Parts: sequence; structure tokens; C-alpha cells
Amino acid sequence: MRIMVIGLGYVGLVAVAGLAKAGYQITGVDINIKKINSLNNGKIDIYEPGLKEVIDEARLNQRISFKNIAEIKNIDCGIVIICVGTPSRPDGAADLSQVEYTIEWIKERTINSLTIIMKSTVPPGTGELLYKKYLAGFSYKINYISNPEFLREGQALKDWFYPDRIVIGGNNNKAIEEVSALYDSLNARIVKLDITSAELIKYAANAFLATKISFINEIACLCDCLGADINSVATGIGLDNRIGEGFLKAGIGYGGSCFPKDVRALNFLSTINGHNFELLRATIIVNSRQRLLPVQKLRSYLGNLVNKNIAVLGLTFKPGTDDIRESPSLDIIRLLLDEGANVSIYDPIRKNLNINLFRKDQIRFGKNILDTVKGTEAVVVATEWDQFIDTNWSEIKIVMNEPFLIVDGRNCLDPCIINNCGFIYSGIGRAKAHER
Ligand SMILES: NC(=O)c1ccc[n+]([C@@H]2O[C@H](COP(=O)([O-])OP(=O)(O)OC[C@H]3O[C@@H](n4cnc5c(N)ncnc54)[C@H](O)[C@@H]3O)[C@@H](O)[C@H]2O)c1
Ligand SMILES: O=c1ccn([C@@H]2O[C@H](COP(=O)(O)OP(=O)(O)O[C@H]3O[C@H](CO)[C@@H](O)[C@H](O)[C@H]3O)[C@@H](O)[C@H]2O)c(=O)[nH]1
Repeated sequence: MRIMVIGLGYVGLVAVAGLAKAGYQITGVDINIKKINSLNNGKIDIYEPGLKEVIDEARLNQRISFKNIAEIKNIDCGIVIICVGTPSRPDGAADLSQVEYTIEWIKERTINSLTIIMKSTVPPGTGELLYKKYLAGFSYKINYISNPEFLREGQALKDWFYPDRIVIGGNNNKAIEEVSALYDSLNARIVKLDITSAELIKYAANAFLATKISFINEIACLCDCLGADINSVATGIGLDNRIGEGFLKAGIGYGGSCFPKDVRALNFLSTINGHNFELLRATIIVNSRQRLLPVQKLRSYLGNLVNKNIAVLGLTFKPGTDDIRESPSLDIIRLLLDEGANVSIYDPIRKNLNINLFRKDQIRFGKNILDTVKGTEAVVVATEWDQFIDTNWSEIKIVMNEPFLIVDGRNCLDPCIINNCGFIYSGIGRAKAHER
């Protein structure tokens, strides 16, 4: 069967790879000509471990082709999967313009009945609305299925091939079964339900996980007040199966292209529907606060930050990805620059900022960790890359200046090792005993 995947970002490319591996013939389509050209030249413009290998194999087996949207005159395949972006609008709502454009684009090119699968994250109620607005009564029968994606960047292929569950929402049983069959090669539990409930599962899952992070960050603040250690507390509560160990890492909070925007969109949706989702608002407030903590800590040790030299290790919103969307690191750098500090930056994957976030003369990109920390008084660890955890901190100390401060924004370093190297260690919610 031939399938078209529209939007070749993190989700779209993984869907292309996963479905091609399952034996389907895939046409990947994007509006970005540069992206298509580079894909056709065997290059992938995102960093996602293992993805290139699966795409290369599918290309070798002639299972995939990549096309710019302008090259598509007619859509003659039975299934079209939408994976375009749904970013935040300034008011917090999800911006559905890419999705609506795509639905209209599909309609104009349809020459058969087909099934549209929505993999983009769209607010509950969107599918029903899109169906009424664009698809009901159209000359060709178009089924609409909500099939939200739960992959995590950095382990997207693992999440695709071994999902905890697959959610399929629809109003037509035949279409639900057709979409369900796409995943036959995976040994996955499939949840079949109506469109709006499927859409809400996606938002509720992200909101719940984000709330879990903000909750543990609140406990971390309490640890700082009481002299307890948040990592030990998180382990202790996570061992309770009812709570679970995941998403209890305290630190500078969640970032990325999903949690921040999806939590905001759910908050907006709640408000517009007359429900004041207080818990979600608290989740957002706590998360915004967490990324201020490293700067507060730096101030408390260094006094004012004018002309202080500070290294920031990590740009991406988490390890294993090149994605810097809503990364706490960016806000920390911005705040440090506001305070007049000189900032040097290093990330193992992200080597530049191709965006106009900062003036180029305000920051310096180090060649490696040592080069980045040279001559600095303090280091902020903003992303828990293995390279930072495994580095030889004694060597780092030699090239730094007093007071040799490490602010561990991800609680990923061992305070004893760092202290023994002669640093001041300051984590988020780690016992004051470690700070000296
Ligand atoms: N990134 C994730 O980890 C993740 C996980 C689950 C769900 N999601 C959701 O999936 C969707 C896509 O996320 P992403 O991170 O892959 O986005 P992305 O920004 O990486 O990719 C989106 C792609 O869509 C393309 N595009 C935009 N408009 C188009 C159009 N009209 N026609 C063809 N292509 C078009 C863009 O050029 C881009 O390549 C979002 O709704 C997101 O919330 C993302
Ligand atoms: O205990 C934790 C776990 C995560 N994070 C942070 O939370 C953010 C998100 O992490 P993660 O969930 O691993 O990354 P994403 O790739 O953004 O994946 C989330 O967002 C995707 C897009 O909706 C969903 O598909 C995934 O299921 C969901 O986990 C990152 O900044 C992490 O540093 C913490 O601070 N503490």
C-alpha cells in the first residue's frame, strides 16, 4: 500500500522510517525545498539517533521517495498522514494554520476516496471541527482519524517500534481498522475510541508528565529549604509503583517543542471552554521559575554578574537531540547577558545558533568543554549530556578562576566528586551539605 506523509520533521521522518520498515511504500512530502533536496541527497537535517540508517535502508529497498509539495499534482494513495507543525500562538492557543493549509491542499489534489491520519498534535475538538469545515459532503469520501504521536526526541525510533500504546480515534470503524492494520508489525496495545477523546489523551499525557516535573521541582525547592537531597527523595518516591520512577528528575524544568506549547494550548482550551485549570497554570508558573534558579544561584555566590565570565554547558532542551526549541538553556543565557556577564557556550551536538536570539559579540562558542570553561568563574550545566557527566572535572578546575563554582541545573553530577575536585557545587534541591 502507498502512503503519503506530509511534514518531514521529527515526527514525519520517523513515521516515514517506521512505515517503510514495515514494508509500505512511502512518499514523504514537505514544503521546505532545502529539506527535500538534502533528503534526496541522502542527508537528514535533524539529529535523531538511528534515523539515517533506517531511511537509508528504505531508500536502498526503493520504499521511499521525497517530494516538495509543488511536485504533487494528484494524490492517488489511500492514506495521507499529516505531521506538520502546530506551534504556539502568542495567546497560548495552538496555531493550526499549517494543518488547515494541508487539509485544503489534500482536498484540492484528491482523486480517490482516502483516509487522513492526523499525527500532528491538535487540541481536542479540532478533528470534529476540521471534518465539518472541510471534509463532510466532499465529492470524494475522506475519513478522518486522530492518531497522536507519543515519541520522544532522542529515542524516537525506539518509541515508534516499541510504543506503550497506539491511540486511534475515529468515527468510522472501517477506517479505524484500516489505520490499526498499519501497526500490525508492532506488538502494541491499541486504544480505539472517538476523535476528541484521542486528541485529549495526547494533551492529558503531556500535561500530566509536565505536572509531574513541576511537582518534583517544588519538592526540590523544599529540599533546598530543609537541607534534604532531591535525587534521593525522587528515588524513594519513584519506587512506589503507583508513582513510578519516570519524570521525577528535578532541575531547570521542561523545555522542547512539545511540553511548553501543549501545556499552554490545553490551558487556553480549558479557559475558552469555561474551565479554570488551576493545576496546569501552577505547572506553567513553576516551570518558568525553575529556569531562573541558576542565575539566582550565580548571583548569590558571585555578587553582581557584570563582566563575570560564565560557561554554559548544553544548549539543547535535553540530551540526545539537536532541538533547542524552548530550551531552558537559551533563557539562562539571555538572563546572563542581561546581567552583563560574558558567556561562553558548548554543546556536543548544537554548534551554533542560527537564530537571531543573541548578538554575536555577546557570546563565544567554545571548541570543547575545556576551551569553553577556560578563564570562567562559574559553569552552568544546562543539559545532562554524558560528555559533561564523564568529563574530568579536575582538569576543568585547572583552567578556571575562583571561586570555581558549578551550578548543576540538571542534578546530573556527583556533588562529592565535584567537591573533591575543589569546586563549590550547587544543584537544584540538593542538600546544603554539598555546598561549601
Ligand atoms: N517533536 C516531537 O517530539 C513530537 C512528538 C509527538 C508529536 N509531535 C507533534 O507533531 C507535529 C510535528 O512536530 P515536529 O517536531 O515533527 O515538527 P517540525 O517542525 O520538526 O516539522 C514540521 C515539518 O512540517 C513541514 N511543513 C509545514 N507546513 C507544511 C505544509 N503545508 N506542507 C508540507 N510540509 C509542511 C515543515 O517544513 C517541517 O519540516 C506537531 O504537532 C508536534 O506537536 C511532535
Ligand atoms: O524527569 C524529567 C523528565 C524530563 N524533563 C524535561 O522535560 C522535557 C521533555 O522531555 P521528554 O519528555 O523526554 O522529551 P520530548 O521529546 O519533548 O517528549 C515529550 O513530548 C513529545 C511531544 O508531544 C511526546 O510525544 C513525548 O511522549 C513526551 O515525552 C525536557 O526538557 C527534559 O529535560 C525533566 O525536567 N525532568
